[in-house]
Amino acid sequence: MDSNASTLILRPPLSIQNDIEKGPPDELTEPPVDLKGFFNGDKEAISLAASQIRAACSNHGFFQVINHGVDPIVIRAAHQQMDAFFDLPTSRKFAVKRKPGSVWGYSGAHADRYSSKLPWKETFSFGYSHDNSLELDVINYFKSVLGKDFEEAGLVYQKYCEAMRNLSLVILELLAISLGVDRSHYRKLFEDGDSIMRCNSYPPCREAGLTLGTGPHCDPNSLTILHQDQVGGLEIFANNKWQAIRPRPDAFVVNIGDTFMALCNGRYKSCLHRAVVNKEKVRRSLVYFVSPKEDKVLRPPEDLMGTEEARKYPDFKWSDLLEFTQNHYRADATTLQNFAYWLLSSKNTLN
Ligand SMILES: C=C1C[C@]23C[C@H]1CC[C@H]2[C@]1(C)CCC[C@@](C)(C(=O)O)[C@H]1[C@@H]3C(=O)O
Ligand SMILES: O=C(O)CCC(=O)C(=O)O
Ligand SMILES: [Fe+2]
Repeated sequence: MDSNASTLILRPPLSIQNDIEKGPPDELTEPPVDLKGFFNGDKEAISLAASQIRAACSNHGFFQVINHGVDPIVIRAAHQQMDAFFDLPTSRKFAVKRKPGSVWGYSGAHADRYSSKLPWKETFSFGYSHDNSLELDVINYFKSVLGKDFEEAGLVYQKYCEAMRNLSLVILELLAISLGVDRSHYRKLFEDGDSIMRCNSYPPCREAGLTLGTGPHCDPNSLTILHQDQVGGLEIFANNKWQAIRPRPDAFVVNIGDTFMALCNGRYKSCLHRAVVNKEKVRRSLVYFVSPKEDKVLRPPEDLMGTEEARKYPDFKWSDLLEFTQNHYRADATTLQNFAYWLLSSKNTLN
């Protein structure tokens, strides 16, 4: 972020200001979900994991996973490449700036998109598709936008995204088990999905209590798998208060997003969360936004819906919700409700 940005004093709404200036909230103390049993087919361990997930997702939509099978060397390399990118001169980062309407590329405080409540962060985002379709090939993207000296970074993130996809399919299977539906249902729905990888960098801020790294929001996508550095700053809204998530290098953070909330007809909550900043240190996070193929019609599975149960959300496609957040609505805590209204009213005007 430009040096003059530190003189940028943001005045968040009073409630947030008092809230943050009071200092860090207490920590969420729920134990992580241990995936070891899943990989060795231990039925008891799987049902324990499913019941932990059911309780957490019915309450606030957040849990952490350990013994996830992701190579720590790949995780470390992804953090190192993220540091290398954000330590580039501003001119190099601006050269790969996000284009209007696209999530991909670099953004500084989203200053190109919004004129108030700017997040105190830089982001770099790109697409990932398992079938390595050319336009979503991570290595080509890095080489084409950042040049040959970032080919190594492209290789690292290709591997990291493959690991995230594998982990997401395990989590989706456990979510199905926890919901009592066919355990392969969500895995099949997502295995050909195209996801978004985002690197977040939150610079230190002299007035850390007057701003936010990312304001309160629910992720519009289906599932978010996040690995944070050891600085701390992620908070989720649970048990009627903001609760800090202590960083664990061996764990991934998992959030239920809006799209999965619709895919389970509201059984599980889309996690309300935010990122606060501090006065001393930059904080960085790797975020993988799991999404289904853009053109799939999304609705809850038949074996989830009670015979008399009303649908809470209309059928929709991820392409429509993504477009809504990029061109019509700044994602926040009530994106899905506003999207449903927008979708239905635009269909009515079309008929
Ligand atoms: C589909 C997306 C939009 C955002 C990136 C992904 C999933 C999370 C969304 C976001 C982070 C929610 C908070 C607001 C936002 C504008 C941001 O701070 O970056 C959102 C992302 C975006 O629209 O770029
Ligand atoms: O960096 C974090 O801890 C949270 C990031 C986040 O919520 C997001 O990018 O959607
Ligand atoms: Fe988020």
